[in-house]
Amino acid sequence: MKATETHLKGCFIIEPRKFEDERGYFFESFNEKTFNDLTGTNTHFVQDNQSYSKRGVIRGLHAQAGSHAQAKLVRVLKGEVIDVAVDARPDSDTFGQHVAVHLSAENNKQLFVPRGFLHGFSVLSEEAIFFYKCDNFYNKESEQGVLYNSPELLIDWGIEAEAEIVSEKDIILPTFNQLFNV
Ligand SMILES: Cc1cn([C@H]2C[C@H](O)[C@@H](COP(=O)(O)OP(=O)(O)O[C@H]3O[C@@H](C)C(=O)[C@@H](O)[C@H]3O)O2)c(=O)[nH]c1=O
Repeated sequence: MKATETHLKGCFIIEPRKFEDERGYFFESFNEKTFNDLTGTNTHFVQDNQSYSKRGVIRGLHAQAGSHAQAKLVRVLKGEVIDVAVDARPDSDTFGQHVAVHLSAENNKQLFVPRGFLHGFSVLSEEAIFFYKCDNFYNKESEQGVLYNSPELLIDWGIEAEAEIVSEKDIILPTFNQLFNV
């Protein structure tokens, strides 16, 4: 397994070591010890989530506030997405900056999104099955969100405006600057 820190401190791209033979392939999709050694964290995941989405779907940008904050390790089981993590830690040098990573069932890349980040993804393939581990439980009352196309974030979701599919809940979220009083 390889862990490469992005320009956002604590946010890593994870690439599992894949073994291929005549039967097919094998890889460890998660190993707590290796993960914590490589990232220098003490992460313990407690909830796994899976979602299915059609082409053009954009989910996000989401987080949970306060003591319910979640770190997430995200990957794609089918299809391809652009996965986005936005640094929403007010005391961070890179507050308001984001990383956008192409994750697919072919490249097997994962993104580790630390606590204090907003997270979202857009679906580039006909269908996508998205899977992620969380280090804190879902708490409806602590849900926080930012409009995916907040102008100040300058995120390229790779989807034409007419083809975007966004939930009723996500389309009315405040912009990043509105939420953080920037
Ligand atoms: C996230 C979540 C949702 N739900 C329920 C609430 C709701 O009725 C239904 C669908 O929820 P949502 O519309 O919020 O699902 P979705 O838009 O897929 O939300 C997810 O988006 C991505 C980008 C993330 O980063 C996740 O943390 C999560 O916020 O599932 C749970 O029961 N447990 C959970 O952990």
